[in-house]
Amino acid sequence: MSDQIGVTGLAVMGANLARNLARHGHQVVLHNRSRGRTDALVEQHGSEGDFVPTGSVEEFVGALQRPRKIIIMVQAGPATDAVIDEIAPLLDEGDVLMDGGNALFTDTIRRTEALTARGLHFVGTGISGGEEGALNGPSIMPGGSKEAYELVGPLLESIAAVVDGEPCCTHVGASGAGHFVKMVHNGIEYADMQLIAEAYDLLRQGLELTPAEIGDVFAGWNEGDLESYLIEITAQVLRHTDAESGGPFVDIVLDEAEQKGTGRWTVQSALDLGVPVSGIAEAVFARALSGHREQRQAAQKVLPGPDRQWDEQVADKDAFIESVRQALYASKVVAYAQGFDQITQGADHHGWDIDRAALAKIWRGGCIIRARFLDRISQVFTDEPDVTTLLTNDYFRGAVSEGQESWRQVVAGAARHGVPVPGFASALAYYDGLRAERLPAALIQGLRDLFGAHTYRRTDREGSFHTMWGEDGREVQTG
Ligand SMILES: NC(=O)C1=CN([C@@H]2O[C@H](COP(=O)(O)OP(=O)(O)OC[C@H]3O[C@@H](n4cnc5c(N)ncnc54)[C@H](OP(=O)(O)O)[C@@H]3O)[C@@H](O)[C@H]2O)C=CC1
Ligand SMILES: O=C(CO)[C@H](O)[C@H](O)COP(=O)(O)O
Repeated sequence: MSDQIGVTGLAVMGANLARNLARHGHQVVLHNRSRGRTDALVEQHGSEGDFVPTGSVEEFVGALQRPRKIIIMVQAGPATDAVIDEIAPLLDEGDVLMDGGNALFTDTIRRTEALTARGLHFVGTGISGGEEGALNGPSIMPGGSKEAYELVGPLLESIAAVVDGEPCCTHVGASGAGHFVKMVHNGIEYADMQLIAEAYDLLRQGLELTPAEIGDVFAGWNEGDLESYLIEITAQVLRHTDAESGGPFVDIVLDEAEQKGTGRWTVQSALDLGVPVSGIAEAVFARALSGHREQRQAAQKVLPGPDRQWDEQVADKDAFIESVRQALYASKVVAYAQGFDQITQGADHHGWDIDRAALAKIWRGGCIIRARFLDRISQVFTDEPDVTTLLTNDYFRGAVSEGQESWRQVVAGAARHGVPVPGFASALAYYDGLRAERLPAALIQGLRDLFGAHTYRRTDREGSFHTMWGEDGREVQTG
């Protein structure tokens, strides 16, 4: 069924989304702050469908039939507010404004409240897939009211990626839910890439393979449990040669990873919710460390590392590659488990009814973290809706415990040889922390009580207690 939609913001994502919409038979009214992008789009791709180029915001809004459906694809933050402030006064009750940018979910909650009060629908929509996904089918995560989704859902579903006949688009939940899950998606994306980078580093340092050879290893891994878009493109990047130097592309790129902010937001939100997303946090910090060039240069000159050659651990090359693969898979399972944990806790905190099985399904296609094992994750949430962590599910428990020995050897080997693997190591520490019968947190409680009379609970009876540390060591019940 063809529909009509307005797209404002025609940079990489907006232009490709507009083309995707037009290719699916929808009439697309175009607008961009500076007219050049609108004209360029029509000039280069006008034949792909029914485009209506406009200049001013008034012309843009005026070209749309009511209830108007508009998607904003501009920079997150003040730019999005500026666009909303310009467009909203021109809209009528019942019109739908969507924000497909990477907005901070709390901004989306604020905007939803303000626009709902004016009788407008606001749909904060996570969209993943980058340039290619926007054009050929992204994963779409709309949040907002059910009523709004009824108006725009079919249109969004028509342009989403399709897996097993199902569109990678689902109504995630009310208000900021769509942008919340997109944020966590990006956090998982950070963790996944960090783990991939650590695996590459270990294969390079341990086995002295060339980037292209490691690219071949990744291509092989992409045929098994690890099959995913990120593993696939890792092979592509590692096999790529720099035209100018003739050397491996990866060796010519400055080793400072940048970030736009969604990974950091994920960790900030996790801190507020009290959810240990250590894999995502380590990935954000690893990018930060990579960017501290002056500190790194100073440290390189004076900090000694272990004086040790990779020896027996890499004597059997194939066995070492398999160990790294298992460590990567186990750590990846942990990262996804932590991300879904954050979604569970976030939904609970904000009162969103997020269907995690449906979410895992729409991440199977179109998005950056699309991966074979999201099918299994979806199945877990269908079969065990009350599961407390993915790690206790039979399949994932089996997968992680099967690779446990290799995982430990890889982390220990990296530590012995001075290769930084914060992702692998923190995932393993999380796994061991979860399964530990008793944690040293009891000692922390004791210390807190001694220096700050913060009290503690006992294992043998209810209540809170304080020990009179500065007096006779007597224990008193405080609650
Ligand atoms: N790039 C990617 O892979 C992905 C991006 N996203 C998100 O999608 C959104 C669009 O991304 P992308 O296409 O990369 O474009 P950019 O984030 O680079 O934003 C550029 C667009 O924003 C417009 N813009 C900037 N400031 C204003 C303003 N104050 N008022 C009006 N328009 C303004 C620009 O207009 P002008 O041409 O006039 O400068 C241009 O159309 C962002 O929120 C991004 O985070 C989401 C998923 C993937
Ligand atoms: O949203 C995305 C994909 O889903 C973007 O690719 C993401 O913004 C990249 O983030 P960063 O620049 O922080 O690495």
